Amino acid sequence: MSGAMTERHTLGEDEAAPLAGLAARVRELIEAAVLTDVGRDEARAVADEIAALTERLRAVRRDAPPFLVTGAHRIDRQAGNPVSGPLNPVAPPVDLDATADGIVRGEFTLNDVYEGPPSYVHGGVSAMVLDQALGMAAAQTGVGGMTATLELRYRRPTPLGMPLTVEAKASRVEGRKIYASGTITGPDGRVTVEATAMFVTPQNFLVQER
Ligand SMILES: CCCCCCCC(=O)SCCNC(=O)CCNC(=O)[C@H](O)C(C)(C)COP(=O)(O)OP(=O)(O)OC[C@H]1O[C@@H](n2cnc3c(N)ncnc32)[C@H](O)[C@@H]1OP(=O)(O)O
Repeated sequence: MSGAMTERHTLGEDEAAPLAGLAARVRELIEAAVLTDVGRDEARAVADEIAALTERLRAVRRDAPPFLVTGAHRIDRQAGNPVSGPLNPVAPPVDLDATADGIVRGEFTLNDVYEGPPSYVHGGVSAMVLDQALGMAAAQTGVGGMTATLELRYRRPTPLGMPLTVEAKASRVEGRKIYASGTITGPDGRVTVEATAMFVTPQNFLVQER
């Protein structure tokens, strides 16, 4: 189990690249597992091989997911983040960037692994993507916060297998409260999901910043 106070290793680009490659292969594996029709014996045989591979990876294990170096092109440092983390096979991943005026934007495509209603994106997955994008937009104001409220309006179904855009921006800061809003847009340019959120900066974040 990873704890907030666990010391995190920061990966250099050379260290991160092969691990991101590993996550990309596992992402393919997850989709293959969801869609496969190989039959019972082959499924059991592959499961045994995967169990052996899992043990190889567990042989040397960190206490918590590592961080990445941030910079002009990386605004998030959590390598294992479930939305944007390149090392997390569960993450699509959504590659989020921020403009100088604080707009956080990312393009992504969700495959069948993220299906909710048949052929459309699961609403919880859209919420997760928006929570992350709005949270990062909130952090662009200076100090970030924890999601206190997140309100979604699902305007129309979000398609699987097509390029989507997420965009978010902080609208105002009131003391420790940061308000942000954002959207997911489909390939036709129409908004599928709208979100507003309020993030609260915990007191201990402010202490750490000093
Ligand atoms: C760059 C990184 C991007 C990350 C994106 C992803 C973010 C996440 O998913 S975070 C995980 C989900 N969120 C959580 O787990 C949060 C759990 N909650 C908490 O930790 C705390 O309740 C927290 C930090 C939100 C507020 O705690 P605390 O600092 O003690 O707040 P507190 O002092 O009681 O309240 C401060 C103000 O916020 C208000 N407030 C606090 N929580 C809420 C809430 N849930 N709803 C509405 N208002 C709230 C209070 O009413 C108070 O307002 P006022 O100053 O006007 O009286």
